Amino acid sequence: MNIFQGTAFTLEERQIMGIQGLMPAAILTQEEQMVRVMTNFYKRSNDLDRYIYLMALQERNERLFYRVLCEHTEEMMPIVYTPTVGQACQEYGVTFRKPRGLFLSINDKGHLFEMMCNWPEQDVKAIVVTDGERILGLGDLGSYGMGIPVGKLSLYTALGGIVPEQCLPILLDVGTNNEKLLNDPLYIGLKRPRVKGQEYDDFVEEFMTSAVRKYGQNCLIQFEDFGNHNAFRFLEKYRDRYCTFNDDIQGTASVAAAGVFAALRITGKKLSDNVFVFQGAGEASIGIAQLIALAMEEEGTSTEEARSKIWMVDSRGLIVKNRPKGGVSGHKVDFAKDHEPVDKLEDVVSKLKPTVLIGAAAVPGAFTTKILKEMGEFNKRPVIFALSNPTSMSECTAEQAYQATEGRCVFASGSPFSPVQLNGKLYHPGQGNNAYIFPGVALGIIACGVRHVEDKIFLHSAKALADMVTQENLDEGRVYPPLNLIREVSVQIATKLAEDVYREGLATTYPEPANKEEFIRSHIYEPDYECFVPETWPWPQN
Ligand SMILES: O=C([O-])CC(=O)C(=O)O
Ligand SMILES: [Mg+2]
Repeated sequence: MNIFQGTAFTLEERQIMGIQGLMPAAILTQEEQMVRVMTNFYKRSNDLDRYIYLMALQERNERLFYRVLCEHTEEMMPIVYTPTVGQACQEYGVTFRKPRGLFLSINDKGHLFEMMCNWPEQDVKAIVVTDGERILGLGDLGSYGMGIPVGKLSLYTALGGIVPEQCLPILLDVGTNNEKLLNDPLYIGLKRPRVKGQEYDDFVEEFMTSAVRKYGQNCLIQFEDFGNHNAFRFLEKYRDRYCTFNDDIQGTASVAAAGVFAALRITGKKLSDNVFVFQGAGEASIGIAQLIALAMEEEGTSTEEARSKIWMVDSRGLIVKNRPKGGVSGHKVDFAKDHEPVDKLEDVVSKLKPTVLIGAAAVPGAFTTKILKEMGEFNKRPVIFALSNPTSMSECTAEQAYQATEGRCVFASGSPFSPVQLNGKLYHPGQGNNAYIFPGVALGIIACGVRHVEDKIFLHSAKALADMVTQENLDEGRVYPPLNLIREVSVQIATKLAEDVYREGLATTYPEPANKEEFIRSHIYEPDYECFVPETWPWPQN
């Protein structure tokens, strides 16, 4: 636990702790300290330096760090999280100061439980784990990927109100296939090719059993930025045995579905009246497609019909049955169509005339001007989501999308874009990032003691998020609530989750709270300083 409060320690606290004189005489409030932080923050000339500055603050004075994140969320999120965290991971060898989180390597096989016992906190309620194989849309960053669990968990606290000591970032180091890192003298991980097959699976299995042995069956384990092939396998393998979910599949699905639900209020269409085209058929696309299909089914559409509205394009072209180029396996099969092969996204869009176009394959520029213009020709209000992260991987920029559609598109992206001015009107692109979902879902799960994270949770969270979008937001082109409300979004998602899980007998925290929202709010961590002076201080004189 980090208790350093610096110049905010009162005189009594300084005396009691024997630290008087170890700091200057002035006694500052947390608000005054925040002025210093913000001044330093603005002085930095680039975002990576701002990231390094904030990480040092987190290390030095955790409560002040979270106060800053809570009060300046919109400004801080792109630094401690996407997109800057991506750059920080790419340059982790240089940004690295003091290790944060737990590093478990394949060489430690057989000792993972003992190593978890080295972690100083005992009451861990949430783990975010990665093996660094697919960090955002940046690919294999090996151990440098640790920035992601650290960043995600700082949002657990800042946005979801989870107590920092209850959060544990974990990096599973099984090597890397990134040549650049293998030749990088500053690389912090194992310099060996990735371990695969049975040995890798056994290692992950040992990690899961050790985590639960140490922290209990209720410990929430969020899988993050694993390679496609492993992400789906582990989700299937562990979802019924552990309290676990995959953020890139389920969290992203939820936030994208919420954006679609809100967009329907603008386009005036029913969900099942849409034609969806996905650029990509990886974790995010499959997750979104499955959740949208589930939402259609809940509205009475058959599974077959729901899937017929959803088309996918991967690196080998449109996903059709018996594709000459092959590669239709796993969940892609569910969305494969009886249709002639089409190689290019541009041709797919021309032929299918989608109402909703979603990109999540980290192919920058995949939404060409021609595609965007056609979306504008086919639809009064085309829905265009460029979800790949970080910004450099986005399928198009917000400006390109608004320009090509004369401002008519409903646009959202995974990484933030600034508002766009076009013909005298200001357009607010949405940030369709799972950060709207995972902190609230985690808060609800931890507070209610949920043991299994069902898909329905993500569908209902999507609806709760979409419900928070006001008519005024929609008029501005927003399909998500403004980021400065994101903490409240988490409370609403967690409250909805609490109502559902108690009704369905999935909660294990008893007695059942009568007022779910109050119950959720009572769990929220506040970064105010603690008082270290016992009530009896100063001691009575006689
Ligand atoms: O981290 C983010 O910004 C969203 C996410 O999970 C990813 O892109 O992998
Ligand atoms: Mg991710």
